[in-house]
Amino acid sequence: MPLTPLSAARQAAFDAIAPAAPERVPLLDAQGRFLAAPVTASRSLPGCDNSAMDGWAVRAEETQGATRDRPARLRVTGTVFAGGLPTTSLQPGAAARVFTGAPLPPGADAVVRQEAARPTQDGAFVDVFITVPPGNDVRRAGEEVVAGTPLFGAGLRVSAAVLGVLASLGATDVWVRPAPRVAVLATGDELVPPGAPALPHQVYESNLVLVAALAREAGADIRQLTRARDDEAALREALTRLAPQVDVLITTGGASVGDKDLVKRVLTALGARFFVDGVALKPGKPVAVARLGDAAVVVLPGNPGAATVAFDQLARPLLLKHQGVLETRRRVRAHLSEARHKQAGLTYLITTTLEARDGLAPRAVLRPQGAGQILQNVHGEGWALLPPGRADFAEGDLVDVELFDRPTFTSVGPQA
Ligand SMILES: Nc1nc2c(c(=O)[nH]1)N[C@H]1C(S)=C(S)[C@@H](COP(=O)(O)OP(=O)(O)OC[C@H]3O[C@@H](n4cnc5c(N)ncnc54)[C@H](O)[C@@H]3O)O[C@H]1N2
Ligand code: MOO
Repeated sequence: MPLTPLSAARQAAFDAIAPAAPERVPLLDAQGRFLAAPVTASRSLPGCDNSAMDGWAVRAEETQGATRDRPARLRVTGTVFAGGLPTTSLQPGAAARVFTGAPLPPGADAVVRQEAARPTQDGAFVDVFITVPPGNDVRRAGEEVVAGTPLFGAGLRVSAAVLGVLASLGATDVWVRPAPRVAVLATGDELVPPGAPALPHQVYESNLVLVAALAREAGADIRQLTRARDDEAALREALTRLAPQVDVLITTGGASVGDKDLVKRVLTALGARFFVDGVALKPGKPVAVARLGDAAVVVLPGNPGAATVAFDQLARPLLLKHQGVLETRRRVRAHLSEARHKQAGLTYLITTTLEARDGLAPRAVLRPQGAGQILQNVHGEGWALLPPGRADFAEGDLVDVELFDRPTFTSVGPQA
């Protein structure tokens, strides 16, 4: 099968799964998930004019000219606490004791903080020491949100900030898409489980943790982490057992052309339908996307660096599609920190950090990178994209850098 160009492979992976049906869940269970329906403000915030300070509700004009030496003396006619209701409106010449969050009595249009006033000893009057303008220390009804305003679109990732707003509107639950159920299967005879002793020629199995963590960053609910030997019967058993339990099954290793690279062969024998098999991408070339029964299957190469890139470019969009969103990463143009030679037919993704420069495009500082290496990703800020159709890049050449942080998500599929 010829290698699929990266953009076509991404589209094919995206098409290999449909958004899951929305579900309504309690607010805290929605954290990190994606809204499956738009949210409109069901009430105004604040719901009524209220005091921003502990102090005195007044008519602003009656404080005109007030100073510490020449205070404005007002008659005290009531107290309002947060959550209480004023029993009377404020008459001319009067002030009401108010606390932070208390509704303003009708007739009052400003608040004087208690530090700027002093009640008389009998409490019948209060002396105001400052001149305040109308609206002083008042939070206006609807100043943050007016009831009926569209607030959030479908596809927004539910953060702590989003949850706070939903709770402040009185919501207890919200429409989101379920987290995809994911199993990860690491294959390879040479792998030693972490915790056991390993000789220098042996390799600790690290892809289960790596891929499970990457999948969780993409919203997955990890159900199974399993290892299997490079053996047809063992692979057949693991694949047929895991696939029916999950929405997405991710394998690592055994994806290439070696004598023991059996994963694709076994999947084919089990009747899997392939959407992608081999991508013009480095690292990550052997990656494949298939369906086995109702599960999407992503076959990642065993090299951890290659698995990271292949996951990022194909498994991540697929997991996000299940959650009803398409991710768009920000891109910047940057000057390469060093020359690179590459295979002309492939897209190279190189972990990079960015150095800002006054008045110039930033410098993309390329990290040393091999398909088996992953240390470079710890501080990586994005991928320098070296596009196909070209083999040589010089120091200083301008390339696109796909940034990891602050992506945007747009809703795909029917909403709740
Ligand atoms: N003749 C060719 N050889 C290879 C080709 C090719 O086109 N022709 N492709 C190469 C590419 S590209 C990659 S990437 C690797 C990936 O191959 P596999 O997916 O079959 O991976 P393995 O052979 O099983 O392992 C590769 C490497 O990664 C280590 N590994 C595997 N699993 C884990 C794990 N769970 N934790 C940590 N490390 C793991 C493994 O020990 C090997 O060192 O194939 C090239 N070969
Ligand atoms: O392209 Mo492989 O995935 O790098 O070594």
